[in-house]
Amino acid sequence: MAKRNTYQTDEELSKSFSWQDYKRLGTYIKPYKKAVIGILLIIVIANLVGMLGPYFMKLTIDEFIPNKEKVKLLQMGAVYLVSLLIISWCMRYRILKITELGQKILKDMRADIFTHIQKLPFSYYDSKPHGKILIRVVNYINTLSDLLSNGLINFLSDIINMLITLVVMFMIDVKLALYSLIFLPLLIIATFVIQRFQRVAYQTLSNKQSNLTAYIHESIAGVRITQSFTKEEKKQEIFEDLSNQYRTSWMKAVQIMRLLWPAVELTSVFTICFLYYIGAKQIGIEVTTGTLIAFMAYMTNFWNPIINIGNFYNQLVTATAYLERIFETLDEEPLIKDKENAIELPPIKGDVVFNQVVFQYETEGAKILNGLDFKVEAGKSIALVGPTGAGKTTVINLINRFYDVTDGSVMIDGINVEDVQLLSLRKQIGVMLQDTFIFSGTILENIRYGKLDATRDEIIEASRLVRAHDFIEKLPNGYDTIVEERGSTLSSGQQQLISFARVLLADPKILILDEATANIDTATEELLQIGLNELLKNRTSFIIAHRLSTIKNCDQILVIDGGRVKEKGSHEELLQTKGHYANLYNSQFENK
Ligand SMILES: Nc1ncnc2c1ncn2[C@@H]1O[C@H](COP(=O)(O)OP(=O)(O)OP(=O)(O)O)[C@@H](O)[C@H]1O
Repeated sequence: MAKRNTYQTDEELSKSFSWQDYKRLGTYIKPYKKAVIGILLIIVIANLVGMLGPYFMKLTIDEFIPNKEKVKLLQMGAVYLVSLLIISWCMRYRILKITELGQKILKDMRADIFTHIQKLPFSYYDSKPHGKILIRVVNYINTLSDLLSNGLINFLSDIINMLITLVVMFMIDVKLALYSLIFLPLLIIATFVIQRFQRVAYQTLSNKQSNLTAYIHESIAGVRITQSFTKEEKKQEIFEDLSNQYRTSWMKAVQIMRLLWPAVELTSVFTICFLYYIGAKQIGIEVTTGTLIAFMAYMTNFWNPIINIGNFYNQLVTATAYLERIFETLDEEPLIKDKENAIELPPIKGDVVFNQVVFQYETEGAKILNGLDFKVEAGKSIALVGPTGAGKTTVINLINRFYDVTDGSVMIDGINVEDVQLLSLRKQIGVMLQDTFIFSGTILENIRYGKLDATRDEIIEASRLVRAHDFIEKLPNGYDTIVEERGSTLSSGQQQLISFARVLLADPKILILDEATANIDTATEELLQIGLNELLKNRTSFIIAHRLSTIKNCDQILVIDGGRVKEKGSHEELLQTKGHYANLYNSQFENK
């Protein structure tokens, strides 16, 4: 499992980046081979046509002007004009196709990472702030946009351009061509030296960016608490600190990145000066004026791609810092997954057995459950009671395999939950957590989440049964009223009634209710109790409630403490035992 992380700590990479990862990036480009070849073809055409300009200049200076060949000059002008039109069409086509290609690749990548993170287990989400996951799916992928669209194809185009120019230069004058390469090795060395620092700087930058996003994400989620505790100033302080760290690392990364550009520029200027010097000395002896001027134009043609390649290299090193995070996420093992020979769980009756279950959240962590043993018959209701932190939520998280047991087994209808296909397991279990999740959309859509093909009538019927219909009808647009994400425009009780309807619609054989009635006042509780009774009919249900009045009617009550079952029995039985449950119940009763 990944090491736990917060917004204050930089994430360490689980493995270092290797050139193989670029190959992996290539697999995203592969499906678009045809498009890439088409674009490259256009680039070759544009480059070949582009070679005409300096050559025409050489002809003009060395032949047409001295020999006053007006007709040839005009003919050449016309050809030159056509060549410019071809180049500009190629350029337009190239930009369009490259952008299209880059966006398609990014879309594939984004889809891959999103599909993958949906399969990752709870333990992954426990291990880092959600903002740090978010930034990988959104921002890091976006930073690759330029690399994949312009960078890569421009790089190939520049290589082609450089090679064609080099061939033409050698064809015109071998000596001058060789002189023009003299400073290139120096540049290559400088690039490699700078790259090492640059990569580290960009890794740091991506970390700081990730920390800041995690903090902003957390702050938005907790804004109500911040405002009610009036802790805005403190939050601002932490934000400024993280923001400063981000800015500083950004400046450092950019400063290092900018070192490459002067190195390339200087080498290019030195080479051009050097060639002018050599060329000027040879004019009239071995070199004509036209050749030297054409040569200089080719030189610019030769150096421009090198400058661009330098920039691409910069971009690549920068993107590497993000790419390794993206691949790291993609390589994260979905630990909770179907075994190779997993069977589809047949429609269940709902018998649940915990066999000597041991559970730890972290390998080195404490044993939360330590030999937990119990049985629930199909259709019965069981309440889990125990002090806070005893492991009640943990128990129910094991039933639908949000986590896997460390030892022992959880069986449904005699089948180990680890031997069945996850989808077939979870489809038959309904869960209502303490924090009812309401998605942005209409009430109807929110209830329909339980059964995507449910008709409007089915939804209304379910709502009626759990007593949600009356309040929904009173909303401005009834079932079509739009609610905000997390249901912020609804009361807690209303949110819970909606989630009751949602679960009823899903019609699971096993139902899990974790503190589902915790946020509700006594009047609403009575209403909910009626809804709840409807919900519980003919299902095996696990109920966690701190208010013992809500679980009195359960067939069985388990008191969990110290990772084991401490007491077991019906409400009456446990009261007679005069143990932990009886004490708890009596103290709640006395407090009323
Ligand atoms: N994701 C997690 N990672 C690590 N430890 C966890 C995680 N979730 C819970 N724990 C720990 O496991 C123990 C049991 O937690 P659990 O939520 O199951 O208790 P609970 O009985 O449901 O508590 P409560 O009544 O307060 O809801 C606690 O000590 C808690 O700190």
